[in-house]
Amino acid sequence: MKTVQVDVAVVGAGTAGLAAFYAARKAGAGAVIIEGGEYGTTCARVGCMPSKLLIAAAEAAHAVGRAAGFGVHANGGFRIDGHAVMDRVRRERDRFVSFVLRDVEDIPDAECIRGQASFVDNHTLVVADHTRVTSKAIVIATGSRAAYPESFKSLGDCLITSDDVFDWYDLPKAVAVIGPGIIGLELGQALHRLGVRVAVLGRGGRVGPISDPEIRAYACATLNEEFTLAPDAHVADMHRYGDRVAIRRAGPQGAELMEYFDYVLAATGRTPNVADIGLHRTTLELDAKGVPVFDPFTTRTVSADGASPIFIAGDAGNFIPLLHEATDEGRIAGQNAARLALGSEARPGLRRARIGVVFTDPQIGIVGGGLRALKPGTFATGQVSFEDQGRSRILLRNKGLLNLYGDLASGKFLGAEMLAPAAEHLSHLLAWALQNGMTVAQMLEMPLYHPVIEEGLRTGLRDLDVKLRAAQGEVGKAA
Ligand SMILES: Cc1cc2nc3c(=O)[nH]c(=O)nc-3n(C[C@H](O)[C@H](O)[C@H](O)COP(=O)(O)OP(=O)(O)OC[C@H]3O[C@@H](n4cnc5c(N)ncnc54)[C@H](O)[C@@H]3O)c2cc1C
Ligand SMILES: NC(=O)c1ccc[n+]([C@@H]2O[C@H](COP(=O)([O-])OP(=O)(O)OC[C@H]3O[C@@H](n4cnc5c(N)ncnc54)[C@H](O)[C@@H]3O)[C@@H](O)[C@H]2O)c1
Repeated sequence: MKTVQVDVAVVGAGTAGLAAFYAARKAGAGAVIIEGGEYGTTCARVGCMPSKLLIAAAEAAHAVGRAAGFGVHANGGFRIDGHAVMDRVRRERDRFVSFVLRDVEDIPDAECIRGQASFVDNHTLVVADHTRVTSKAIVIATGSRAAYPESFKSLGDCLITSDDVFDWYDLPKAVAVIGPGIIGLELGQALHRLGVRVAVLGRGGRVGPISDPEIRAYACATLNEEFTLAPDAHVADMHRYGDRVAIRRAGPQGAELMEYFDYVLAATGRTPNVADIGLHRTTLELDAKGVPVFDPFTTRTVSADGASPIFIAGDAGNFIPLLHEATDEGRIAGQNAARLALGSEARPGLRRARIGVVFTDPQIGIVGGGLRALKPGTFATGQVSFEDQGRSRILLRNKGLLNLYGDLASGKFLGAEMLAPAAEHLSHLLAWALQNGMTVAQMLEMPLYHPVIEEGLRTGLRDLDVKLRAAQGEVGKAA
């Protein structure tokens, strides 16, 4: 077996791992990066990029349908060419992947090790039985994979995950999406708009990452106007029926529904890739799901002796499994692993205000962790509906509801949840205000052009401002 001694070893060459590797090298450490699967990253191969390519095609199809509302008619009708749709998705996906591959090719061979890595102890990894790596510090950046109940496996090749969708050569006729989370909503609506018969079925009532019950109810009703979205579907049975899948579930007024689909797309969540990397041979403290406990500011894990040389970044840490967070965590982990290896101490890195966007239409936006991150009784809620918002009506996109939260004591903006037109842009404005610690009154001093969707924010902020002032007045009177 080959042996390698290095300052920093990074396990996983995804977004977080590459960021960690480059940061460690930049900080002056000798580093290696170990990859057990394909280069190219989850984001580019099967995640953010191909999913948004599919959604872009769906939006184009939807725009044609919506044009009639403006008196613009596609007289010859229109046709969705599934082959062409998937061809563009794969072609553009491959282009994004090629950029990552080009970067990886620039890394000297001696710094890249291919194979699955597994811990031998806190400082040692074995890679696919051919290389033993001893390292002063290690970064775990092994990502995550789709997770679904064991019973789904009886569906055989009718069971797919999001990974499979982007390799299709044509669009199927009917897909049941199990799990109305972020992936289920994005892919479910996109496939529906591309002419696939879709049912998005959940359990327990969750809709994407929304925790505010008002926004959740509004989102569910709005999306359900367009395609079947049953967040608490009570699926009684799901079994293989020839080359299709039969699903029996509760229908309206106590009736039972039996539907047949070409595929079941399991979108029931993702699990960090940490179960089979030999963590039991380290002294790391693990949480209930078997994921190393770590400090999100330093990304350093916690070990029995309090001096762990192991950092964790990206989906592997299961903290905020989003692309921009994987990049930040990777960079922090790489810098700190290098510091430790070169004899200094780990330092807290920059963690930004939280933002999440789901690319449905209307989009879902969550800022600052949303309602679930707030302590009851400490905040007021301002609201705006986009149904009568000027620019949204002009564009025939006047569907949306936004709740904004402000701190009763300080008047500071705390976060928001929304289903709204252009939520990706509204969420960014709000996240920047949040990170800057702005009060609601200060946000209202910011400029707004006319007529824009962002004017809706002002309406919601004014509502919040009135409520905060009223609450502060009450406090003043009591004093
Ligand atoms: C369908 C879909 C859509 C998404 N859309 C968005 C979006 O729009 N916006 C957003 O912010 N996020 C999105 N995400 C989430 C985002 O893609 C992830 O948060 C991000 O890619 C995680 O990066 P990572 O570096 O942690 O993992 P990865 O990129 O998966 O990298 C992990 C790497 O580790 C390797 N590895 C695993 N185990 C080992 C081992 N033992 N030894 C060696 N190598 C190993 C793997 O092969 C892999 O290459 C989406 C995800 C999916 C699935
Ligand atoms: N736009 C984006 O930023 C984006 C897009 C896609 C994915 N992602 C990332 O990928 C992660 C994983 O997404 P996801 O949608 O797989 O997970 P998720 O946790 O968002 O959703 C899983 C859903 O499946 C439901 N569910 C679980 N078991 C079920 C069962 N047996 N039957 C029916 N429903 C069931 C859950 O209640 C939940 O609604 C996200 O958390 C996010 O970090 C982000």
